[in-house]
Amino acid sequence: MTKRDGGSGAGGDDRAEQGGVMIGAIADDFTGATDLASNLVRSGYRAVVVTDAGAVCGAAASGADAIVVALKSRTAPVADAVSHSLDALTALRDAGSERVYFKYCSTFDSTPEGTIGPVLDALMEALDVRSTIVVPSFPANGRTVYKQHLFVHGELLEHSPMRHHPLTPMTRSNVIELLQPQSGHRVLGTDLQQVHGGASALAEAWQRETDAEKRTVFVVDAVTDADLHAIAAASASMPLISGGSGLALGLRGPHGDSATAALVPAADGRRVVLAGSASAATRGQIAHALERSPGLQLDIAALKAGFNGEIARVVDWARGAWNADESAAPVVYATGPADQVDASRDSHTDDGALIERALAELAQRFVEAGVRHLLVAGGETSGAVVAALGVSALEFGGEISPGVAWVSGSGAGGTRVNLALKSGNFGRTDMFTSAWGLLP
Ligand SMILES: Nc1ncnc2c1ncn2[C@@H]1O[C@H](COP(=O)(O)OP(=O)(O)O)[C@@H](O)[C@H]1O
Ligand SMILES: O=C(O)[C@@H](O)C(=O)COP(=O)(O)O
Repeated sequence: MTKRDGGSGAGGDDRAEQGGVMIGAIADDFTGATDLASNLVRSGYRAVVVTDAGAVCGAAASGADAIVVALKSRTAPVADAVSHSLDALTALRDAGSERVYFKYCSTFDSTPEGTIGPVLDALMEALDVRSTIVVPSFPANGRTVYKQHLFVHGELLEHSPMRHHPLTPMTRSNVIELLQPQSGHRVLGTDLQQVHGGASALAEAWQRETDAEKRTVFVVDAVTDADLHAIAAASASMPLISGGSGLALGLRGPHGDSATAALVPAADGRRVVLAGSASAATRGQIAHALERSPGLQLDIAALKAGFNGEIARVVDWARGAWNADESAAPVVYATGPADQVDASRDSHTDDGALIERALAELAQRFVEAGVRHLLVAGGETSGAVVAALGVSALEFGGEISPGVAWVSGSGAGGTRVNLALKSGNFGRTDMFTSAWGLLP
């Protein structure tokens, strides 16, 4: 591992100088992976997302200096999340990664059992580091942390729509309270005042508070991008960092601000939106799109009664929409704009898995029908769709909005598809109709 100095002090350019150091990242879901890649590209890295550890070497050989392994581990059993993360770590280190970035959700999405703590613990132990940081903040998308409390657009996380997430309802806002029960290590807070003291003072404070006996995790306040820059600079000597994607904005990659990844060619073909997310932003985007584009809601009862019949109904409907207008982007969605999702319902996990399977099957059927551009809403949903399409490496193709980008890859049989994997709560209201204009 390359060790570097703690960075510059307050007032200067507080971004961490990382030239020549390859970043290896492990993301706990697929939208999170493209979100992170987008911010790494902004910071001057050639970032590539791979969907299995076996593809890491190929990405390194292609000249990437930031490789993000996308896992579907956020809601997985803890043992699976840990072992898949450790496999990714091994592949990233073998490919020459010198720093490791563990990416989880900017709203700290976690099941009650929780995978963030166990994965972080395992990574700390595997890398034998005494301390690391936890930085969920992503101010461009309204996520800030103050006195270790997570806010979403100024509202405590527990009062935000994340309270009703079907798989990871977030009913607490204090990140220490969320993380400590999941971690065997000591979890401490770093207040905004310390962050404002500048990168060198911050690095020294962490050094002082790091216990020789017990590994320490610092949950760090940040409310602006400048705070993220200071935190990234102060943590420049840490082999392991963790957070949402915002922290990546403080890093400085080898290609400077102007570095853009090679743009992927747009393929000709049909378009579709597959929305498995039940999040508030997605439901707003569906409502907006339904006024302009054809839309159809998956019938969950019909899926349960006869999976193939419901799939055939949706495929026929979409073919009809394209026959009427070849350039249409029909929207297939699981949860409607006015549907109330009750996260406490026992059957939710089963329904969620069924919906994911249906949207993944539809993605395959749509690609067979000539679709080449897919906008997928939802992290778990994106994981299921990308796995079904057999895409193992995703090249960056340009940002749509903070944390959402077009990416491109070849699926089973070599068919190239463009994908926008949209996190549930990201993106402007008009995204389902406007994103097509930004295709590379
Ligand atoms: N009406 C619903 N009932 C039960 N589960 C649902 C419903 N709508 C969506 N889901 C499931 O909720 C989960 C949403 O997670 P995800 O795709 O990660 O979206 P987000 O990005 O908003 O978190 C998926 O497993 C999806 O299948
Ligand atoms: O950090 C974030 O908020 C996103 O990158 C992310 O992880 C979102 O997850 P989903 O809402 O499940 O898509």
